[in-house]
Parts: sequence; structure tokens; C-alpha cells
Amino acid sequence: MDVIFLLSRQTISSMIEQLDELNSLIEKSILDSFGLGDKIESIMPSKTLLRVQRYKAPPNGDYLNGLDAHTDKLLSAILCADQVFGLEVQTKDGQWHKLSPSPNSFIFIVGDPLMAWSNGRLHSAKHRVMMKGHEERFSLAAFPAPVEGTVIRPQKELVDEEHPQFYKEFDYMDFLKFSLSKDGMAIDALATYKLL
Ligand SMILES: O=C(O)CCC(=O)C(=O)O
Ligand SMILES: [Fe+2]
Repeated sequence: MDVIFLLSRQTISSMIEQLDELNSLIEKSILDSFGLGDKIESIMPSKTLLRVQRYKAPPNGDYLNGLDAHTDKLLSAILCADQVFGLEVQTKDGQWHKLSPSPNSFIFIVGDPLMAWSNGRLHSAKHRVMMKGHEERFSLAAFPAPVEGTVIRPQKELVDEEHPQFYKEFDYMDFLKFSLSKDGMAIDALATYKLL
């Protein structure tokens, strides 16, 4: 985590501010795409967490796991990675795909609470980091974390006969605690709230 110590408080605040702005734009386009843009200002109240991650180069240039396959437990993530690629995403049919984003691009990842809020219309895809070659990798991610007391329930406009309610409502902090517990880590924690 050498990098984080080189960043001043001011730089970190300014990064959070800009990533928050980008996140608001993305949320706005999600709301617009569901026809909710005029009704709702933001998806749910959240506070941004910023995380820098460093992945060491595998020994002997092997192909090694840097971060286990998971879905994000925060609302969503905006990810900026350096030019050492490694992020892989799983499609619904179980295939893993290596991403090769263009330089200076950002990746938006849908988290489990956003999938539940959207009544399953947005998919929180499993992703992982696989390392290859001799270079270490850094990534920076901003995660909007739903605030304490948030109850995750599907947006009512996204539930109808054609799209019955997919998950029952749940307290976000209970979900987070369970997903970080030994039992929760062993399974797909969100699936325990499935109705269908
Ligand atoms: O470092 C990356 O590219 C992915 C990080 C990630 O998925 C996470 O922190 O949840
Ligand atoms: Fe992730």
C-alpha cells in the first residue's frame, strides 16, 4: 500500500469528489433507462469508500489468482486499473472473460444491492483478478456503500406481472454482516433472499 501514503488528504478528497460525480452520472443514466429519471434523484443514500489494491506479480510468470471470484457487496464500484490487465468477468453461462479496457477508462461494476434494487434487471456479475507476467498491478476503486439503516427493496416501478419480485427486502447491514461471515462467504449470500 505504498501508494496511498503518497496521496495527500486533499488529493484523496478530490478523487472521491470526481468519482462521486461520475457515479452520479452513471446512476442518472440507470434511472433514465428505467424511466425513473424524473422521479428519483439517486438510487439510495450511500457514502463512498475508496480502496487502492496492489497485486504482486506471480513468481515465474505463472497465471495466478490475485483476487478470488466474488460479487461486490457494496452498491456498485467504479474501478480504474493501471495498464497491467488482470480483471476477468464471468458471464451468466459461466464463461470467464478477460477485460482489456482502453487506457484511462473506468469500469462500472453492479453490486448485489443494486441487483436487488433493480429487481434483477441489472446483474451483479462475478469477477476476479488473475495475474500473469512479471509486473505488479494497482487498481483504485470507489464503492458507494449504502448507509446504516438502509433497507434494500426492489424499486416498485420495476416489479410487475412480467417481472415478479425477485428478492425479498432486507436490511443492508444484516446482509453485509452475513456475507462477510464464514457461512456467508461460502455461498452466494444474496441468493438467500431470493423469492423465486
Ligand atoms: O482490482 C480489481 O481490478 C478488482 C477489484 C475488485 O473487484 C474489488 O475490490 O471488489
Ligand atoms: Fe469486486
